[in-house]
Amino acid sequence: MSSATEAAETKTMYLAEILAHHRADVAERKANADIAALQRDAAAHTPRGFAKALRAKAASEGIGVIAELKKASPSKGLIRADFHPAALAKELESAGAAVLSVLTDEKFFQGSLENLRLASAAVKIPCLRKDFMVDEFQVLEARANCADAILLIVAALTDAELLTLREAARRYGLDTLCEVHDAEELERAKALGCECIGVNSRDLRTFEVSMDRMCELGQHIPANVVRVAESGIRTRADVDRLIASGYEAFLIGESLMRNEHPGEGLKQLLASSF
Ligand SMILES: O=C(O)c1ccccc1NCC(=O)[C@H](O)[C@H](O)COP(=O)(O)O
Repeated sequence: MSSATEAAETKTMYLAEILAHHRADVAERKANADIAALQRDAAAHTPRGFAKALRAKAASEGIGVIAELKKASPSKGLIRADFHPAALAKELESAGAAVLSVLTDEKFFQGSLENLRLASAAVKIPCLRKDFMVDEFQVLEARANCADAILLIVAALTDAELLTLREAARRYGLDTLCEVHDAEELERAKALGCECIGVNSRDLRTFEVSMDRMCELGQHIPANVVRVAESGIRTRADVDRLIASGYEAFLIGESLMRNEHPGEGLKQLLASSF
């Protein structure tokens, strides 16, 4: 076997490895959880309409940015050492983010539910719990830690699991961002009735990023959902190309987090190139 093939196969194992970890981790947290306390915390947070805020910003300003608080990733390792969730959240809100995405995966992204709570409490704009959702229990956790929306990754879930999680999100008053990577996954997402559909240019099985693929798929997302382009977006030229392909919202993590002043980076992206 060539070393290139070996490298590809190693990366292909990542999504399966991440999911196996989450299934075991969630089962353990759930077995030890104080459900009544989580339900009390969940009741104390009033969800802030993630899709509505994103759509409104896109309608009024042409683009809606989901600014992601991302300390590290499996593909890039440590991205930002100087990572203070509340300060970053405030800076990105002031710079014009429509909503925030906060990674809560601890093992692979160095995120946490505490980061979500801190970021959400610091801002008025809605926050997405960005994680590998595999169990309804995580939806309760999300709301209890002040999330306004959750991510559902089609590649990670069966149709029955997707439906169960989407129903749980509705019960808890949370919006859903349904993430796809190819035409078949997009058809499955359309059937689900989520408020937002995101095309991830990053193949979670191989980590390859393809802007061309994202542009092609964008034209097939119905306009009655918020159309989100995800991953690998760095410049205003990237954003303009994606707008021409039908997108109105943009999930941006690494390029903002690598900027010493993420708010300045976001302002530059939001400034029209015309
Ligand atoms: O970012 C990764 O390496 C990664 C690996 C495996 C699964 C998911 C991964 N990323 C999650 C995301 O979807 C991105 O954080 C998000 O779209 C922002 O992307 P970017 O602007 O490229 O940081």
